[in-house]
Amino acid sequence: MMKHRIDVMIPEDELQAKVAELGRQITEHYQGTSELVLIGLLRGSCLFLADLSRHIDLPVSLDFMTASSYGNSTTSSREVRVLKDLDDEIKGKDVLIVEDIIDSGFTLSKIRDIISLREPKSLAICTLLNKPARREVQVPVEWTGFTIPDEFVVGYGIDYAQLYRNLRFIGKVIPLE
Ligand SMILES: O=P(O)(O)OC[C@H]1O[C@H](OP(=O)(O)OP(=O)(O)O)[C@H](O)[C@@H]1O
Ligand SMILES: Nc1nc2[nH]cnc2c(=O)[nH]1
Ligand SMILES: [Mg+2]
Repeated sequence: MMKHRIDVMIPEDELQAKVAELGRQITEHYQGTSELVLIGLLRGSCLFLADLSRHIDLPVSLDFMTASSYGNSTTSSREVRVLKDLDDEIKGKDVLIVEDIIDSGFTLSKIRDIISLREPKSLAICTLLNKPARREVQVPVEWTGFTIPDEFVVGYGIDYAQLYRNLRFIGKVIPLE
């Protein structure tokens, strides 16, 4: 790991206010649903999903998928591997994919396609962070927490070499020397 420090980009209170707001919007949008399936992409989305789900006032179920493309690098391998699939069927259900960050778009476009083929009743994406400057593949996104500049971020589920996921804020990695 290179020498670096972490600077705060989005403080905890701003993050929590936004998560609550997203929860309110999602609750309103899916009024009347019999079940909203939240799909968390492991590992990055786990903290966001845990907080967001508690701001959604609907019948919610949780399922998880693992798709890794970065490994321990700071650039995408572009090859998205599905390491763990969903446990349950989603056919005919309202499905919301919950993601921590969209960068190149490779991860979400691949996962969206895989899930879409299973014929959910509806399919939407909620991402906490969006880095549009780095997009290589377009993906439709229904809810975005924050649009951020092209910085390598960590915290609140997002790692650098598997560390920093437990930070309560979003930080940026500043290389030293
Ligand atoms: O838009 P992209 O360029 O594909 O990048 C975004 C993805 O990269 C990170 O996951 P990563 O593969 O590092 O695994 P992780 O969720 O376990 O940290 C992040 O959590 C997103 O899932
Ligand atoms: N840690 C980290 N992982 C990413 N994966 C895609 N973009 C990022 C980022 O900015 N930070
Ligand atoms: Mg991820």
